[in-house]
Amino acid sequence: MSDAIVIIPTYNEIENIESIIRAVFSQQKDFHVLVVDDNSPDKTGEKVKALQVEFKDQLFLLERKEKNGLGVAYISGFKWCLEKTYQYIFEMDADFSHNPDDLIRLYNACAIDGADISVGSRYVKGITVVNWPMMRILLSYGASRYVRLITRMKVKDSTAGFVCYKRAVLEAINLEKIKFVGYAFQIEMKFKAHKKGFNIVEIPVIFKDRTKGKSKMSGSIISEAIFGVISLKLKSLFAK
Ligand SMILES: Nc1nc2c(ncn2[C@@H]2O[C@H](COP(=O)(O)OP(=O)(O)O[C@H]3O[C@H](CO)[C@@H](O)[C@H](O)[C@@H]3O)[C@@H](O)[C@H]2O)c(=O)[nH]1
Repeated sequence: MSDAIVIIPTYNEIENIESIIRAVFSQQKDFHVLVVDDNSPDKTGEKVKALQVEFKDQLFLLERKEKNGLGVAYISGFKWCLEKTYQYIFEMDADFSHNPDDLIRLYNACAIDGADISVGSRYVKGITVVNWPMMRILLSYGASRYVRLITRMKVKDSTAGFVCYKRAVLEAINLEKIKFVGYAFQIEMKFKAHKKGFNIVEIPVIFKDRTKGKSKMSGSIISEAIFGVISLKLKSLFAK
């Protein structure tokens, strides 16, 4: 039994799913993988099922009926992992924008160096993003500055989706009360962990834009993040 599992949320990732799973299983450390698929029309889930024959005790699939957003998919993944004995629970995209070779660096930050959460961060050493359109960089970097200004969190890459959580963090956060369904979910999780006093450490990584498949970014995801951060901050003030 491994102590670490990587949750990979998927919606139409047929072109990436097999290679990303193999890349995780080729690491020196024995990571498990949980794919949370939202009934992808391109049959990503079927591909995972076929791979489960080969990776029987390491690869798991959580099938959801419909696409309800990244946050909702991750929450169901977290709950699944908390029912097992995993101590380190990761978030990672399916599309290789996060390098699976960095998993061990995030793991060591928590398992050896004492972080409660380690974040694969694009903004600790300048802006380490490759091939993203300038508009996406400005949006993402602008969002991270905006979040810091409003929330006073020190985390530089609050929207990052490459994260290792110690089990205790996910147990301490009330997952039923996570409000955001899109990428703002990433901000909400970090903010709630920060408010609870958990130690969040950023590990510099290089984020590469996907070469296969399409991003699921949309206007509603952006507006949820803009207004959501203000509501998070206000709620935390009234909660005092
Ligand atoms: N199950 C499920 N998976 C989803 C959904 N939306 C996106 N995903 C999956 O979540 C991962 C990231 O989605 P992308 O659409 O590739 O994200 P991106 O535009 O590259 O956005 C990146 O930047 C965001 C903002 O900084 C990050 O928040 C995000 O995690 C990611 O790193 C992919 O594996 C994708 O299939 C959904 O509704 N349901």
